[in-house]
Amino acid sequence: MRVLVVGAGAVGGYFGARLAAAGRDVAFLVRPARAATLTEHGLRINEPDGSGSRIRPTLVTADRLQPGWDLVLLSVKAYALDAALADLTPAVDGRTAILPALNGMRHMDVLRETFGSSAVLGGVAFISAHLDDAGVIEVGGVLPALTFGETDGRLSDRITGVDRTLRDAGFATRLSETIGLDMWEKWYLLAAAGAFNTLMRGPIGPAVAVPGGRETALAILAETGAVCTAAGSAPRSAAVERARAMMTDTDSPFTTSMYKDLVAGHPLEDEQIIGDLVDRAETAGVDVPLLRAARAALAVGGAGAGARPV
Ligand SMILES: NC(=O)C1=CN([C@@H]2O[C@H](COP(=O)(O)OP(=O)(O)OC[C@H]3O[C@@H](n4cnc5c(N)ncnc54)[C@H](OP(=O)(O)O)[C@@H]3O)[C@@H](O)[C@H]2O)C=CC1
Ligand SMILES: CC(C)(CO)C(=O)C(=O)O
Repeated sequence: MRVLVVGAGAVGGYFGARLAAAGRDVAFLVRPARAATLTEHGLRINEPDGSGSRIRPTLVTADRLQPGWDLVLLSVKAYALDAALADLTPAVDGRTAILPALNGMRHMDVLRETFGSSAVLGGVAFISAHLDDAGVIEVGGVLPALTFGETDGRLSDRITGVDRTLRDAGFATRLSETIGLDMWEKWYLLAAAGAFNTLMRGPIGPAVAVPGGRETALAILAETGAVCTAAGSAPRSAAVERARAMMTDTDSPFTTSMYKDLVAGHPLEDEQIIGDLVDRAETAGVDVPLLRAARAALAVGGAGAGARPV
């Protein structure tokens, strides 16, 4: 299976490098600046235990992109999606399946409109990673994993082929028959954690420990859960229990990638991760005052204003 990773950043770079190192046929669609860094230094990953790895990736730029890909792992930020899809379009033909790793749900509509429903798989990436100033992927303490599936849950030949290609490559994988709900469940937790980080200006643990902190965490989680439920994707009890445990862990150093971007002064995916959920809440008549406040704080606090480093 020929795999094209679109976006050799934290997520695409990590999973793509693992696949390439495991012998899969992988190329990365990159823009010129990233291409220059990767050509000079290779694709470098630093693991949480202090170990590191480097591969020499196969790179392609948009001007040289040809069709003939079986699987696209789409791993750009939401604000880069439209431009990335314009670059990608010439490479997509009837055999191409697109597996998105983006957070939230809005990109699914954009992908279906651009490539047609049948080209689009569902996907969830679990990893805590970012690019450092030198372009090295710094991986944090979340066990890297990809969950994927046909959006209608079928165990098609295509998705079992994707499963064979992705599994046993140095990260966990799960072929899901409920990928839509898996995506909503991740959004349920991620939006709550991101909103909580934002309103409390820091990681979960210290924020939960202050008076009113635990109640605030659970109230935000109740809001994200209510929006998911109104959308017909109520989180299952295991997801609710996991989310409640994570959002009330007084020892947790956890911050979401969106909050890390806020602190670093990077562009944000706030509208994809929080804003879209607030819009859906308003359409469904669900009151989400804490999510609305987080959305407003993110709009004011772009470029890291007011956020303290963690
Ligand atoms: N980081 C994390 O821990 C997690 C992130 N996610 C989600 O995964 C998605 C990707 O996040 P992440 O990997 O952190 O983001 P990064 O910013 O680290 O990586 C995105 C990469 O996309 C590249 N890119 C943007 N536009 C194009 C284009 N037109 N062609 C080729 N490459 C392009 C950027 O390269 P350049 O700008 O240099 O050209 C950049 O290297 C997000 O939606 C995020 O929410 C999901 C799980 C965990
Ligand atoms: C919650 C987490 C770390 C899971 O992968 C994530 O997706 C993010 O922070 O963007």
